[in-house]
Amino acid sequence: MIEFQNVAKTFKFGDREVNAVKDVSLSIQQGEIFGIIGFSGAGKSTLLRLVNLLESPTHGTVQVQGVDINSLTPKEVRKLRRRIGMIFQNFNLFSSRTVAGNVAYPLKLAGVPKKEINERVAELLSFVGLTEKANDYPEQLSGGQKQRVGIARALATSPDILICDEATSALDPDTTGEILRLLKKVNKDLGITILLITHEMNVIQQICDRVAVMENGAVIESNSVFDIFTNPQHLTTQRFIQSVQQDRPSASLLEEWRKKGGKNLYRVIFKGDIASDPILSRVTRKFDVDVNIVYGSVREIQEKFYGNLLVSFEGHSDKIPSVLTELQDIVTVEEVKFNEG
Ligand SMILES: Nc1ncnc2c1ncn2[C@@H]1O[C@H](COP(=O)(O)OP(=O)(O)OP(=O)(O)O)[C@@H](O)[C@H]1O
Repeated sequence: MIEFQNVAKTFKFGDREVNAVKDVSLSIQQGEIFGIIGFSGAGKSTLLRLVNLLESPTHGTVQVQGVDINSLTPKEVRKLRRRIGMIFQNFNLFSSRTVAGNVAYPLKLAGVPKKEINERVAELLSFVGLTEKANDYPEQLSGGQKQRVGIARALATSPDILICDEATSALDPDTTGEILRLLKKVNKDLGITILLITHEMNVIQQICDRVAVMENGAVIESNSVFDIFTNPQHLTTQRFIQSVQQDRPSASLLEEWRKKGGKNLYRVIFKGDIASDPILSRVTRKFDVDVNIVYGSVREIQEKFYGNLLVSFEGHSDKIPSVLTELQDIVTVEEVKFNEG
């Protein structure tokens, strides 16, 4: 649906150059929610702006449904932009227009007859849950309501793609959750492909199917959200995951545990269906070994379980290797060194 092929974007000013996007190749499938995450300055906004032609690539191609968008005529560009809705961190609403007026705006631009506009606006406001606010002005709305207006306006021309530029970054956690649920509804009920950029891993975890991690203009890792969470390869990806996943104890807590004579500490990682099986108790009972859960979490990612537990085993020292061998056939088991946590 959206295909970046060896895309690079360099900004030149005077004798300075900034390589904002470097050799990015990504393929976003129809109907998915694809997230791009990275720290400030990673190149996310620039990559997004290449999709609706607010920027053009220095190298490479960007295709939307098989068409190289940089080969389009101005008329075709206008048509393409109607197929790509966009929402923003600061909402970008017209303060002088009512809620209904904001949502009607792209339809007016497209020359849609007034009666049709009114029907469509009513339908969109109902979809985003703002029917009662039709005649209010943006300044009368909360941040979450403003973003709902932004979403209704972006959907006005029935786009195939919705681009979200840090759409929840200005919102509190509860309102972020509401907006993310609405975006999920846009994707599921209307079949709209969503491409979003964020610096918040909880956004990726809550709604994305796949994710690309950007750093210094390049994509350093890209995978399904479940695989990224359960098997991150790059240090930056691991940092993002740790920002939402408190499954590692502090070094001081581990040290405390060691001082009290704690030993035989292992990290046990469960994925998918396995997380609901009583594997630990089954295997330890078989070898008459006790298991002590020291720390950990079990969470849901993309409707699958992912458990990450720190455990110690207590029992006859001859039996513990058998427990580990049997567990390793089913789940991932790693010995924990005391300085890593
Ligand atoms: N129009 C421009 N002219 C010059 N440099 C630019 C321009 N737009 C972006 N850059 C530079 O390109 C790099 C990537 O910026 P970009 O905004 O794409 O990153 P980002 O990941 O979206 O960061 P943020 O989350 O802070 O917006 C930065 O070094 C930025 O200063």
